[in-house]
Amino acid sequence: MPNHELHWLAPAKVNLSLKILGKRSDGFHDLESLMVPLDLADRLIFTSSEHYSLCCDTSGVPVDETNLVTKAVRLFQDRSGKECRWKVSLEKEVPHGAGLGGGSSDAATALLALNELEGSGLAPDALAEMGAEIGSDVPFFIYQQACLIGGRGEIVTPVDRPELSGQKILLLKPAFGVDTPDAYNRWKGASPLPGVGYAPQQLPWGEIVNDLELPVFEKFRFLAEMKVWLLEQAEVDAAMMSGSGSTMMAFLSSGQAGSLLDRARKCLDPTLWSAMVTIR
Ligand SMILES: C[C@@](CO)(OP(=O)(O)O)[C@H](O)COP(=O)(O)OP(=O)(O)OC[C@H]1O[C@@H](n2ccc(N)nc2=O)[C@H](O)[C@@H]1O
Ligand SMILES: Nc1ncnc2c1ncn2[C@@H]1O[C@H](COP(=O)(O)OP(=O)(O)O)[C@@H](O)[C@H]1O
Repeated sequence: MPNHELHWLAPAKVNLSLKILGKRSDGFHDLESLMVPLDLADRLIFTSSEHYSLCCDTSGVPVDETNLVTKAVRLFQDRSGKECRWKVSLEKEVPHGAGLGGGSSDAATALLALNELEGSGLAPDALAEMGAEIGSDVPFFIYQQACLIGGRGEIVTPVDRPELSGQKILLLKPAFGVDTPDAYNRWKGASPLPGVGYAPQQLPWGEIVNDLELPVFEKFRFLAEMKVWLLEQAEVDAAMMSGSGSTMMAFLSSGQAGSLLDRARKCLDPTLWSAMVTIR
């Protein structure tokens, strides 16, 4: 029998709003967030094999038991009692430590793929519940559509927001990443930096706001400078960090980046990673 490759896409996300309601006794924070999937995606390639293995040649992404794909496979095997005989090749397009949920999406996609490939017939809610054991952001990626998020991330309500899909966002990310636990840990005592706007911004389709900008900008002043600089540019309607960063989103009046990226690399950082993405 020919050894077919089965391809699955694991989309990135942005948080269009992220409000922190408070710290919980288990150390997590209760959230209210609007999350949307993007057309930027990692690829997971499944090939049948004697036993499970993972390969990925992106530096900084582990291929041991700490990889979120492997965590998903182990959990699925454990719950279904089925041995997963698949070789998984992970092709990363989504930068990590970026606030774009790449690792979480890879894990959710592994669960979706195994559910189908092993014929387990689990409903999305059951897969999302499993995903929450891997990480707070994983349940959202089971649904892969605009969702309101509650709790620490495990309460996911798909919402009908057709005006969001097709919106373009310019993503800009410096070479450094941000540690998510550290961002949450420093949220409570964080102070605003002078001259930086943290208030909600209005766009034609709604409001954007991110409470994690406060602790993250305090530690990474460069991200605050990036936001201020972006908001000074004529073609930028709004700018905000996604999740715990370090990706900054620029919402453009024309939907076209034009020379903005060249100017950003010249004025801010020549090594900026960037992508023009579309909300799915
Ligand atoms: C900030 C967000 C916004 O969507 O995404 P990223 O920016 O990381 O992509 C998420 O809340 C990140 O979710 P995720 O990265 O899955 O977090 P987890 O692995 O579950 O938790 C890592 C750590 O972050 C903190 N944490 C996470 C979620 C939450 N609601 N409250 C928290 O306090 C906890 O310290 C936890 O130990
Ligand atoms: N499949 C994966 N893809 C990316 N990073 C992973 C993966 N599995 C584990 N990691 C680890 O998780 C960290 C955070 O990655 P990721 O989930 O993409 O970031 P973010 O918190 O910005 O959404 C990485 O730095 C890496 O060490």
